[in-house]
Amino acid sequence: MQDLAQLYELVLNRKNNPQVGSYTDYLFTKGLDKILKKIGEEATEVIVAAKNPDKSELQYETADLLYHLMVLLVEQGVSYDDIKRELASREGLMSKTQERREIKEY
Ligand SMILES: N=c1c2ncn([C@@H]3O[C@H](COP(=O)(O)OP(=O)(O)OP(=O)(O)O)[C@@H](O)[C@H]3O)c2ncn1[C@@H]1O[C@H](COP(=O)(O)O)[C@@H](O)[C@H]1O
Repeated sequence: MQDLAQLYELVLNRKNNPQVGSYTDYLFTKGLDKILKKIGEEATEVIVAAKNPDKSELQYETADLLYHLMVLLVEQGVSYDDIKRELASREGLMSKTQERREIKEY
């Protein structure tokens, strides 16, 4: 089983302990522009896959995009906990937005 937190840790470990033949190391060696290019490509592939009735393609491309996002976060020094905190901070905010939307609709 590999959840996003585990994937982030694995990518961080590759950054700190480079391994020959590792694709993750290849991306870190190439640098930020390459990582950003991959994210652009993978995001586009998610969009195309979402138009396909076969959901397995969307699953595959989403996993590719999430992996490359983890590489970007590590490269930029943003921790997985930072993202969790950001998501958690929105919980109350989102319910207030929802309330406002519901009030407007009536
Ligand atoms: N989740 C992934 C993952 N998802 C996608 N990819 C790689 O992302 C690449 C995307 O394919 P593309 O055809 O777009 O890219 P490419 O032609 O191979 O290469 P470039 O376009 O970047 O030059 C493939 O080479 C995939 O292997 C991943 N590579 C690694 N991981 C995870 O990272 C772990 C460590 O991998 P290594 O760093 O390779 O040891 C693995 O065990 C996995 O858990």
